[in-house]
Amino acid sequence: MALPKEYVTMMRELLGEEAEAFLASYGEPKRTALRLNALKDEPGEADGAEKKGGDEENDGPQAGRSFVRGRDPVAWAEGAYYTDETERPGKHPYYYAGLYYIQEPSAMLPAELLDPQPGQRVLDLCAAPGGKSTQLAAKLRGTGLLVTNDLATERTKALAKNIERAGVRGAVVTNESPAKLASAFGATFDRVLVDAPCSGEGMFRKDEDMVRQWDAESPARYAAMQDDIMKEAAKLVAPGGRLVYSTCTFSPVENEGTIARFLAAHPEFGIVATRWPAEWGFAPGRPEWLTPEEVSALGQARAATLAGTIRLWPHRVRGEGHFAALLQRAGAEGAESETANGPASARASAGAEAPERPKANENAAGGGSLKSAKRGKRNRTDRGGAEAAGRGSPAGGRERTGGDADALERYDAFVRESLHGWEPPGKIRIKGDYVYAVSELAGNMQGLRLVREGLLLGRATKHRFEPSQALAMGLKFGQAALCLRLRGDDERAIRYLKGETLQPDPQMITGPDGEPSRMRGWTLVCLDGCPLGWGRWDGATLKNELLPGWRQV
Ligand SMILES: C[S@@+](CC[C@H](N)C(=O)[O-])C[C@H]1O[C@@H](n2cnc3c(N)ncnc32)[C@H](O)[C@@H]1O
Repeated sequence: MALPKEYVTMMRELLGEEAEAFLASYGEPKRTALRLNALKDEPGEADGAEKKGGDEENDGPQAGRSFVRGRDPVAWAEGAYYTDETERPGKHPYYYAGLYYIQEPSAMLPAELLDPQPGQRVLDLCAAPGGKSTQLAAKLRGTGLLVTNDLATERTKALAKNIERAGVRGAVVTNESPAKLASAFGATFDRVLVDAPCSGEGMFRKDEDMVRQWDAESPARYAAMQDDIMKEAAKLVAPGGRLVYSTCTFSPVENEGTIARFLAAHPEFGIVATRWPAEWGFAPGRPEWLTPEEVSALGQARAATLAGTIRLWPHRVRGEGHFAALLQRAGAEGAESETANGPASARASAGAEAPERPKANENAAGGGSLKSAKRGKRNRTDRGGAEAAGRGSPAGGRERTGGDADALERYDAFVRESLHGWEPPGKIRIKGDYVYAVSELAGNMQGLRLVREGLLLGRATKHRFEPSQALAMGLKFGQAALCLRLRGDDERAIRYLKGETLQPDPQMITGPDGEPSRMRGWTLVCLDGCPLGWGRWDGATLKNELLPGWRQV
């Protein structure tokens, strides 16, 4: 691979003897991986009925696990496995079912480091296309609040789609500047991720366009952008809350430089040093790469704490390379007063040490105390209630902003007729024709550019309610009154994904108990217990309701 001359010179100067091994890694195949979606790993309502059928190997939640059997796990990420570079997991129907997300292995580190706990308020500030957001959402397990944002409007479409495909039920997707989010939400997030736009030197092996786009000024240009983003990110972290900064680049004017400038301007933050098993091949950040100006602004002792950040080098780990820093804001976790946007709560991360406390004369206050786990009890959204309550319950707060007054009725009728034991993840909000479930934890989001203010449930047209793909993907097997159950390599899954009408044996259309049903209407098409989308069953034919944008092309 032809690398820019200035880049090679810079890396030789930085790495010295190690540079040859680093540069040789560009001749190696790129590393690819996928991460199982833990949201699909929760048993569905009719799981027991499935098991009675005797085909345990392929039962819904088991499907992903059998798909990854025999693959090498990615050591630092939960449920992640290496794939073969020649494989095309993006073509498999399981991908469309949201059973896994295809993600570069080292890019899985930042969300692991941020380690959000169920019930917490989490913000992913530079999120598109959503790899790390889907990982964070899985860790929240359908509780708390995830706000996922990107400044690039076009990229938020892919972000919303990936969130919906993963079956995330209550995320807010915004298309805003960090400054606007900071003034709307204030310091209310327990966890904030800044996966910053960067010069992308760790992407060279994966995408040659990144090599072409790089020039000697790229690192400094992106470093300035990162300084601006981090300044706003600081305003969004609750006292005692945590902030992860990450990039997929190697230059020290970004990475250590960005963190040093941030810490110098934000004495209320400190680095949380982390320990990892030596065999993972992680390397510490390099305080010695800071400029004299950066060191003098920060102070020697605090500059030294940069060794607590993490560098993933492609010649040392099975990944393309990354930088990550875990920071903590001073203050007791979860102790802040309730704000317009709700309280925050937090818990200390396993495997992490308390942030380095600078000395008094270092002009810095270091990180907060790490209280032992409260596990975010205050914020937890309890969804247990209606789960066992039979037919879908249209309960929950509701609010209509314009639109047809009958929209709510049509939505309620749909829930009664077509869902089973399902409860919306938040209060129902109708906007024009569209019906959403909006998390109570989101607070007032007026004035923000909202791509999704919550789970898009569907559209109430003049005559009926049309359930959304997002709703389909967020359901568990057994939560639809009617289901077409496909299994394993049934070629009808692909035909459905291509938009074809199906004519399954009526015995395959089942109710929530897994038994054949004689009902007609909206039918959830499931592959190994995981939803693919909607169809409409008339007793003989299943009309395909998968929207063109969700089909396999
Ligand atoms: C490294 S990518 C994010 C990748 C993403 N976290 C993932 O895991 O899929 C950086 C993102 O930052 C976005 N971005 C650039 N400037 C931004 C800003 N000022 N505020 C928020 N997002 C920004 C870009 O549009 C880009 O999508």
